[in-house]
Amino acid sequence: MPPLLRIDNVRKAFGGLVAVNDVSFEVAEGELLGLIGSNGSGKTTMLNLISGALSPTSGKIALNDRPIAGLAAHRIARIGVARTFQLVRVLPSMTAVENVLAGAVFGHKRLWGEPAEALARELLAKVGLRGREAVPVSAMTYIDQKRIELARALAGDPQVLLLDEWLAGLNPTELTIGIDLIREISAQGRTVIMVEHVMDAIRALCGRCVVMSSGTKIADGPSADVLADPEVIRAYLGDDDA
Ligand SMILES: Nc1ncnc2c1ncn2[C@@H]1O[C@H](COP(=O)(O)OP(=O)(O)OP(=O)(O)O)[C@@H](O)[C@H]1O
Repeated sequence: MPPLLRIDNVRKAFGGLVAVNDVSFEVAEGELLGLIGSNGSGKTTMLNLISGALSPTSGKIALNDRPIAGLAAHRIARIGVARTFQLVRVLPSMTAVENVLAGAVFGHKRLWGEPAEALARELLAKVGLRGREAVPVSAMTYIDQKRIELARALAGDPQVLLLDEWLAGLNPTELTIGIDLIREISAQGRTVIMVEHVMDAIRALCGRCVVMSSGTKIADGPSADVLADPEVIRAYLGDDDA
């Protein structure tokens, strides 16, 4: 079966800084892939290239064999990529349910009216916000805003879901719930790429991970192997600590 998402020799330079350096990898339908690497290694830039927030300097990105690199973000969202952001981006003056509805309206599967509202409520319940539908997002905690972002991303029924450190900042109890939630989303067949620094979550969730270091892919394989790879350990901890 051809991969759902194909990243082919993708490069992104910001002036003289090569944030993503000719990176290639593929993601199969239904896979839950971890994208890891130390701070500044290019992970968020990679997600920005897939979601269309940035255009690659060179290289190809294809979703279901359809080239998407360089298309506008709203078109890529419509084709089927949804994401959450490292620093949450919600519409603060709107309610929880209105935020999630925005995902349904602008996502891969357009939904309006009653079906969209029903889906939004169902997704809010799924992320732990049952009964909070009418609360303005500005009155919610940061963690609850993260939950809303996830519900909004799911509302478009994306072919690929990109999570940018969605588990960051959760306390241990919330982390367990968050890991279970991602596991459930994946078990339902959703294809997910998660950028994450919480290694316990990567171990628990991701069969495979891709590791970036200074813009370059340095490892790609089963998470247990990759996380035991001395080069990966060195890239994370620095030579002095490895
Ligand atoms: N818009 C931009 N303009 C210039 N440089 C940028 C831009 N976005 C990212 N960079 C640089 O590209 C490099 C990769 O950044 P990126 O945010 O992708 O790393 P990251 O792996 O996601 O890091 P973190 O784990 O800290 O989020 C960094 O050196 C960063 O400063």
